[in-house]
Amino acid sequence: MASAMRQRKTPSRMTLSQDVSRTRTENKGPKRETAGPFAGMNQTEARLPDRRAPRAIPSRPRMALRTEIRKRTSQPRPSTATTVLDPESNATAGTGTATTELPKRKTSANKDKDERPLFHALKMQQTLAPLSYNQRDKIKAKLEKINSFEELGLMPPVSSAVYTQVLPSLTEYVPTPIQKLAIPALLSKKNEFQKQKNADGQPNFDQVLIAAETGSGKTLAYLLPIIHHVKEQEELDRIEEAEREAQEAQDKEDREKRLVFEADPSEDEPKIHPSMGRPRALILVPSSELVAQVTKVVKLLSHTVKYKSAGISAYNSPTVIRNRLFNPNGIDILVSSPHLIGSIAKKEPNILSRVQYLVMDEADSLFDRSFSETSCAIIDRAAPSLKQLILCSATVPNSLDRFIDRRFPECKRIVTPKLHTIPRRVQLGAVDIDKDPYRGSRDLACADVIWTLGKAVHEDLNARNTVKHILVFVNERERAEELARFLASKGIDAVALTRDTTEQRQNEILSTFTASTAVEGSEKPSTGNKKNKLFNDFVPFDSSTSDPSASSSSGGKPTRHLPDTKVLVTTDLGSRGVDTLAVRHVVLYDVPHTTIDFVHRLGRLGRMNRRGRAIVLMGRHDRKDIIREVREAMYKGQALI
Ligand SMILES: Nc1ncnc2c1ncn2[C@@H]1O[C@H](COP(=O)(O)OP(=O)(O)OP(=O)(O)O)[C@@H](O)[C@H]1O
Repeated sequence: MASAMRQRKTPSRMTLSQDVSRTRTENKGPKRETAGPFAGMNQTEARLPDRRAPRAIPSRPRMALRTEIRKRTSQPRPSTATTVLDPESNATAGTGTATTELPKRKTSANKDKDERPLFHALKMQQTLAPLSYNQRDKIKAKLEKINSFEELGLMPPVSSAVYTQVLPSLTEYVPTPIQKLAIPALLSKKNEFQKQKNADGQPNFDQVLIAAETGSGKTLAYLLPIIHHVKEQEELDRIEEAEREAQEAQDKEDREKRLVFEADPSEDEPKIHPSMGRPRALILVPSSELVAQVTKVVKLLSHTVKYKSAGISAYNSPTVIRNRLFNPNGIDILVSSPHLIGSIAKKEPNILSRVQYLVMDEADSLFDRSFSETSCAIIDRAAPSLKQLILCSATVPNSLDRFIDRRFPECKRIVTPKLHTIPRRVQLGAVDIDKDPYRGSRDLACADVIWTLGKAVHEDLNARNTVKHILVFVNERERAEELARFLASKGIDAVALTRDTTEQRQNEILSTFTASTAVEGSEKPSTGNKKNKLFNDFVPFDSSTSDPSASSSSGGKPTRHLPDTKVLVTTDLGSRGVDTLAVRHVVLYDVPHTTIDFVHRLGRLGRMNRRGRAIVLMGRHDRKDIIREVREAMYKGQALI
């Protein structure tokens, strides 16, 4: 468990799958004949390879295609009043002197260079390549027809619980694309599995992959159908229970007739709830923070739709875990992590004996090296009773793609067209730490960036919610504490969140960064008038305004304090799944190791149509070409990997 969120640098995580949405039967090319030692004999015709078909334009999100067409026809890009999308203006995110311009506007001299295929440095490919525009348009047309949760086939109490419990502050309730696609598919009885063994004698169950961009509402996409199923099953259980009780009453009557003068031993047997310690649905996530987050949503929904739920994590004491799991009233939905469930299942094998719905959230983490064995063992143990296995992820690396093909060949893939993209409403700037005034000091550059972001003013401030929440991502856990201390010495309200932080402290810290009410500024779109622009704080970094050196660098008391700004320094731990609705700014202190980390870290911004700004600090040893490619893909709205 402790190793779950460690930084992973394995090559397999460097590339994401090329064709996430395919099913196993697709793309199966003819088996290539290998030339044996006698391959050249008895040959009457030259074996020339078939002429390759001309390469099709890689499939990309529509925005990307439009950009490409504009490029080819040299049409100028229409200007947008609300967002700063100009790559040049984006690049000036740092101080006048310390900023690197990424990417440069095309001139005739660098034209050829710009025509190179994207993702040269990242060796990335278009993730959704096999999803043709035709398919995309079909999905889009299908999505456009759905406008409310009621149309998804959920039972009324479940959809109304979304309005009253999970999203009470919204005035319009429209399911997100992944919710529109996944909920009907998970509820569908069309392909309802038959609980019988397959050809290999293995238990059969539905296998579904839900893959959609970060912050797109995947939690509700799998949770609502599960609650629907649990409630349906509850009804069936009630009928079964009534039949069983009738049978028991009959048996008792018979016994009493036979044992007139003896005490009935069955009277002394304590009544045990059939679902005690045996949940119907199990949701597994990779970290205790996510256990707490998902449990919160599960509990909220249970206020209206009545069911019994619990979340248990490594942070809970054995007594708390026992009490929650073996609650005499039973348990329907359990949220936990694989390592904890794996260790409990060794002692209490019955814990998995009734699981019908099993979710692997953040599936790429749960099937990576640190979790895979435990996750697979849990699936195997739950298989006899399992009806549906749901894998859920915002990133599908090649390793996961191959694993799904091998292990779950019948897996149905539900993929949104925007998978692996970062919303265009998120901007990425870069600050060169090697230039003045930082001269290679990453810490100083970080403090300066935070001071500048913190001091910049929103013109449309909502006076009550003016606190800015900034997330700083570092690659190494040890660095987080050190950096938080350094920032504090510069007058910044900074804390670190790592594996070493206690549970109570983690909850306290995360609650301010995840509360949707804590968002600073108005959510209203800009009117186009420059003065009314939502993000007026995108000013060039000016050392005269921030002057981090004015603060103590010796770790003593800072001479100045940055007001109304809260900073959280964290690692991968804070990047996966954490619903940081209050955050508008992310600082990438280190360049992420992989594009997967880019997707997750930048994915803390731009959630549910919010805007955001990220700044990456880069030094002479960092891969600037990678940053350039990421930025360019974001600008074009392309899938990153
Ligand atoms: N239909 C909806 N309309 C508005 N907000 C929604 C809707 N569905 C979910 N949300 C909200 O969107 C936020 C993000 O949802 P969620 O955490 O499920 O995203 P995610 O896709 O799992 O993100 P990640 O990949 O980063 O884990 C949550 O605060 C959730 O309450």
